[in-house]
Amino acid sequence: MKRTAPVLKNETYDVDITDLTYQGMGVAKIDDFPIFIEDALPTENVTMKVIKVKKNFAFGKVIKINQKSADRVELVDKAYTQTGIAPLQHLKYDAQLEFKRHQIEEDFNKLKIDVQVDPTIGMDKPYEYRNKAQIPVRLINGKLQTGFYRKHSHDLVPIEDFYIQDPEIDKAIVVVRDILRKYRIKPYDERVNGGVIRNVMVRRGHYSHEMMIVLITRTEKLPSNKEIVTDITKALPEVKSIVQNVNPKKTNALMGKENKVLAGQSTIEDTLLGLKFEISANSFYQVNPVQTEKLYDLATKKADLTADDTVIDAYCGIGTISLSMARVAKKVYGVEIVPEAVEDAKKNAKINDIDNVEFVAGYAEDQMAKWQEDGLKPDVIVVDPPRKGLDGTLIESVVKMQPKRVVYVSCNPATLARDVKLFNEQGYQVNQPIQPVDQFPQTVHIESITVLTR
Ligand SMILES: C[S@@+](CC[C@H](N)C(=O)[O-])C[C@H]1O[C@@H](n2cnc3c(N)ncnc32)[C@H](O)[C@@H]1O
Repeated sequence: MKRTAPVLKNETYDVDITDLTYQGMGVAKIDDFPIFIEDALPTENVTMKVIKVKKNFAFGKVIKINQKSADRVELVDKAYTQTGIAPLQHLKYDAQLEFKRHQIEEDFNKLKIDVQVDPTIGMDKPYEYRNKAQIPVRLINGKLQTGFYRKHSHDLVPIEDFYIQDPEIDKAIVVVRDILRKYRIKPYDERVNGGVIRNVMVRRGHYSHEMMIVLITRTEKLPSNKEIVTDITKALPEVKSIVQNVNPKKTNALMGKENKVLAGQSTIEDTLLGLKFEISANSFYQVNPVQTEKLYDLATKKADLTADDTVIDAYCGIGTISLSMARVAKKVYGVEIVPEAVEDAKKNAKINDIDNVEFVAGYAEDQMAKWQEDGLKPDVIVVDPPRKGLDGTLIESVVKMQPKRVVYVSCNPATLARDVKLFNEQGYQVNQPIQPVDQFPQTVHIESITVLTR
C-alpha cells in the first residue's frame, strides 16, 4: 500500500527530538515518519517547519526551540552550520565526543558485531585546529569572494574567520583574496566552466610555521603571476612554497594533475612525534596535527611491536605512520597510490635517517596481493584507508599473510564495521575496545583505531 506522508510542506509542527543522525541532524517522528531537522538536539522540543517531503522521510527547519537540551551551547556563527564547516557547533564538546563514541557502537550494532568502544580522546582547544584550507573563489555581486559553499549547493557564503582553521591560514586567505582582487583575476564560473581562479589551498606546518599556497586555476595561464607571487611573498613571510595547480575540467575534484612551482620549493616541512616530514601539494597529510600525534602514538602502541617485527603500512601517504613504526620495528613496507606522496615518503625516510623502510607507489589492493604471492610475512599490518574503507580482495590478501595483528585506522565507522565483519568471517577478531580519537572537532567526522587479532 502506498504510504502518504503525515506532514505537509511549509506546515509547522511541535515535535520532540529523539535522536541525532550520523550527519548531526535531530530526528523527530510523526506517526513513525522520520523528520530530519538541522540544529535540533535529542531531548529538545522544537517548533519546526517542514521544508522538504520525500517518500519515506522529510526535512524540517527549527522555527523555535521550546525546550532546550542541557547539551546545547550558543552557536558561534550560524554560517558554520549553514555551510557545514561546524555542523556540531550547537553541541557541548563533551557531548560531541560521546556522540562519536556512540556512533561507532551503532554502526557495529547494525551488523550485529559485539564490540566495546572507549571514550573518545578529545582536544583541550577543539577549534582553530586545521592545518589546511581548501577555499573556493567565486564572483558574488561583481566581487571576487572567498568562503564556503552553503550545504548541498555551490552557493558561496563569504567567510573570513573559518573557526576550525589555524587563524594564520584564515589571515593568509584574506591576503591572497585581496591580491587576486588587485590584479583583477577572474573567479571560476562553474556554469560555463569559465574564469581563471577556482580555489586557494593553504597548508601551514603546526610546528614549523612553514606555509604553502596553492592557486588552483582552470587555465594554464595565470595573468600577472609574477606580481601575484611577489605580493604574496612580501605580505606573508611564512610562505615557503607557492604552487599553481591547473584543473581545466568541469569537475568537483579540487586539484588537477599539473603543478607548477611559482616560487620557493615544491614542499613544506612539518614535524610529527619528533620526525620531520616534507609535504607536497597533492599529498595527504592529517589535518589536525595535535590529535594526529595522539593517533599515531596510540596506533604504534597498539601495534605492540618488537625489534624483530616486520610491518606493512597500507595507504601510507607520505610515510607518517611507517616512519613512526620504523623506529621500533625491524622493517616497514608502505604502499600508496599518489606518486608524489611516495616520493615525499622516500625523502622523509632519508631526512630522518631511517633506512629500514621501503615505499611502493601503486594500488594497495594490487601491492598487498603481490607481497602475499612473493611470500612476505608481516607480523603487523596497518591499514589507514580513505572513507570508502577496504576492498574485499585486500582483506583476503591480509588474511592470507596471517599477521599477528591488524591495526585499522579508520575515518568512517560504517565502512570500518563492514570490513571488521569480513575480517571476523576470516578468523580475525576485535578483542580490545575500539579507540576513537577526535580529529575533527565541531564536525561529524569520526576517526578511530581498531585492533584485530587471529
Ligand atoms: C586516510 S589517508 C592516510 C595516509 C597516512 N596513513 C597518514 O595518516 O597520513 C589514505 C591514503 O590512502 C591513499 N589511497 C587511496 N586509495 C588508495 C589505494 N587504492 N591504494 C593505495 N593508497 C590509496 C590516499 O592517497 C591517502 O594518502
